Amino acid sequence: MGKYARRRRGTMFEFEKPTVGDEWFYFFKRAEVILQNAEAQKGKKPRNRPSRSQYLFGHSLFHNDTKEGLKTEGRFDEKLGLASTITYNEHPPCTVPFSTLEKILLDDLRLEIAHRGSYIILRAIVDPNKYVSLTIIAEDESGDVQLVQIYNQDDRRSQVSIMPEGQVFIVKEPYFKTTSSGETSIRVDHVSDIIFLDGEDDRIPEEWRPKLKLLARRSLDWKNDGNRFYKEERYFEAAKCYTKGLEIAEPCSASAIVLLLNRAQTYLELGYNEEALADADRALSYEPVNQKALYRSAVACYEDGDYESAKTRLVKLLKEFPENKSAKERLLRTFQRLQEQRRGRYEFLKMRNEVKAWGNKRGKLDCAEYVGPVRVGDAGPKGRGLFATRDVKFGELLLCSKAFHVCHKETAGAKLNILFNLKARKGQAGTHSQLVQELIQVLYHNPKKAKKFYELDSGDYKRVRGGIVDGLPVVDSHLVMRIMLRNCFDCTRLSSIDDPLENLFKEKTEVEKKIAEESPTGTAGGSGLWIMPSYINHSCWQNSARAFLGDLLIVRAVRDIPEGEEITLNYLESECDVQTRQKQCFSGWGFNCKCTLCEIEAAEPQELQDKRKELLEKSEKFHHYLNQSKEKMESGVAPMIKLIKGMEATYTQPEFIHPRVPLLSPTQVLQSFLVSLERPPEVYNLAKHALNGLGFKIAIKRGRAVIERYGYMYYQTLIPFIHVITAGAMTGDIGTAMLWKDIAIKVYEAVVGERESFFDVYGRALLQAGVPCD
Ligand SMILES: C[S@@+](CC[C@H](N)C(=O)[O-])C[C@H]1O[C@@H](n2cnc3c(N)ncnc32)[C@H](O)[C@@H]1O
Repeated sequence: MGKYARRRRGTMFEFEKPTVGDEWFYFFKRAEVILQNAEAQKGKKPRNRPSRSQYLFGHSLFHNDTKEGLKTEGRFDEKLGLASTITYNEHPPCTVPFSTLEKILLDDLRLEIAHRGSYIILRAIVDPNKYVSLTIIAEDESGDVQLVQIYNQDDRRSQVSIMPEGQVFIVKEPYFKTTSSGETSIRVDHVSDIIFLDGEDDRIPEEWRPKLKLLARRSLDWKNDGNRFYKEERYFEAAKCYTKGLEIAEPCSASAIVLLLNRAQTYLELGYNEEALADADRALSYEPVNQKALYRSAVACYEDGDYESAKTRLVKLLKEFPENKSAKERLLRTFQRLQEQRRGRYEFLKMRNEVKAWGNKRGKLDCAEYVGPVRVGDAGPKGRGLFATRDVKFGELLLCSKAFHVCHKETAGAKLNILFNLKARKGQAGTHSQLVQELIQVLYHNPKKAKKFYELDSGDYKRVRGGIVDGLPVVDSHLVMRIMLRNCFDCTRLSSIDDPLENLFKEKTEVEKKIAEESPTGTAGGSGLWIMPSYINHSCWQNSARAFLGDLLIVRAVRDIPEGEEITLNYLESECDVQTRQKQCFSGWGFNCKCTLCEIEAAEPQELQDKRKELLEKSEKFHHYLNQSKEKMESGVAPMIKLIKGMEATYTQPEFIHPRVPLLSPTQVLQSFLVSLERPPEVYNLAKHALNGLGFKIAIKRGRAVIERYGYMYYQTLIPFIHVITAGAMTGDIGTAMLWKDIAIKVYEAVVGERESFFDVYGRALLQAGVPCD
């Protein structure tokens, strides 16, 4: 695979130079050439449009045998394995009502433009194919046919239920384009640009209307159908039936109330909490003390994190219906959530076990969000940032944020994909395109919640005025993508796995092997979006650390932070040199980092930086060689020490001004060799030395180990602490080991987010070394 820059806050890669056999490079290159050539066709009619039978033949080939692996955007490619989504030109959604648009036909379409002021009405002539987009062949009223690619629909729905053969639909301001495989298509990116018409809609052309009139249906029939779908867990269909019933039910009638209540429950199942609340509240406006309506409205508030409103509604409900068990139980949970929200106290171990029990299912922790001593404020040229509202101590909880939305790669059905922006020539490997697709649905169905999302940074993207048009929220998919790219976090379900030392030597799973082979970065990660943490700006020498626990993102201080100081996180791989970091900051987020570490390193003489880099590369190669046998390891210790000393000599400033971050990896390698060779005194000294090198000053005072000066702290910093403890115990100095254990737990809590799992994670290693674990 070619040379790709990788970052910590996103499995991002850049499209640079290829190496031999770099299939992805040539795949993107081909698409780039096609799309660049297509731009020359802008405003023109396509030269050859395939005939109806050619379209149908192509569609059926793809339909019947996906393994043929057509190389087109969003389709499965057998050779490359992971599917790809390619973005090229960004066209904003339609923001005007349907009534102001004029009808056009397929023959009126011109390439590479969105047809502003127009709409097209089409009918599907096949069932859809689905990879990244839902793909169909559709005809217009004159009988012309065209490929249509529909993106960002709710993936929980079956494709055929969205667009069965015969479905009539309108595309507002259709965007007609050349695909990256050279065909032409109407590409519908924005969910608000498509209107699905049902049989009775008078916008359906006369000749497409059903010949037989359906028997008149009563609202009761729709309710019964809805209930049947609900039982079968076909919630989309159920909601549609209840909606139909409501259209004909007498307002305020008993049947309207039942339909509203049933639809509210269905929306709760789908996670459309705002719509559920609206329905339950409408039922309450008809019948103010309806038990089910009160309960469902409380659940909708609870699920949306509005625990105060949930409490008010549940209290009201219990006043009227004191025996309602579910309401009592929900009220107790609501009190717990309110405590979490106010105090930031969580049962972390229980939550961690819950996450482990999710297996490969999707999960969501039942807990509240905590915003600690921080506020969003003006960070000058960085835009907005997060600031401490009071003095904060090392390890203190700053945020415990619930995901706005997250796609874990551990979940069955997670879509690991390559999301590639050909204009920017960079991409992400992981669940990012799934995240965008699901975010779009969340925003579409929860417009109030969406406000917080839209306040996030979207770089230089030109936003259009959205709002509600034709009764539905306008969702600009490109804006969602931009916000996602700027603000998302690469994530796992747990920041620390049990027994990491044991797991270190575990074979890769089949999926991991496949990803390593098929992704341009060799990895593909989960990704998610958290609102408050998105306001934290970058610093290569951060003062906070973030950790993941299920759908929570926990941020703690990794040193004492005075009131008013900006909270920072490191978006990058910590060990990179200043040039690499600068390049990654700029290409990923469009800024030049001016943190103290960058300033110090940028001012260093180039020959010192080059020397350090050269020695570092040497030590990496040497490591692989030494790993081959115990003998090689033994003979390699002295040269490895020499290499590390050589790197140390390239630093001119004291450690607390210029921490030796890149030295931590080779030092840890050396430590692990010394552990294997059973030379604990050297491990002990080396680990302490590594901590000094990161700028830490640790003293034993009045029988306690105290951090007198905080050094550079991130997840890897934990390892030397563990080595000091285990090596100390192995040399018989249990007392010192115990003192360091206390401090290691604090460090663990700061970087992993909680302390409760420390013994699950390091217990075995500590016990083996003879450290008592209580
Ligand atoms: C995740 S957002 C952080 C919040 C953002 N500052 C805001 O106003 O919403 C990332 C964006 O913040 C800005 N940013 C973050 N760290 C920065 C830094 N160290 N220097 C300059 N800009 C920074 C960049 O514009 C970057 O694309």
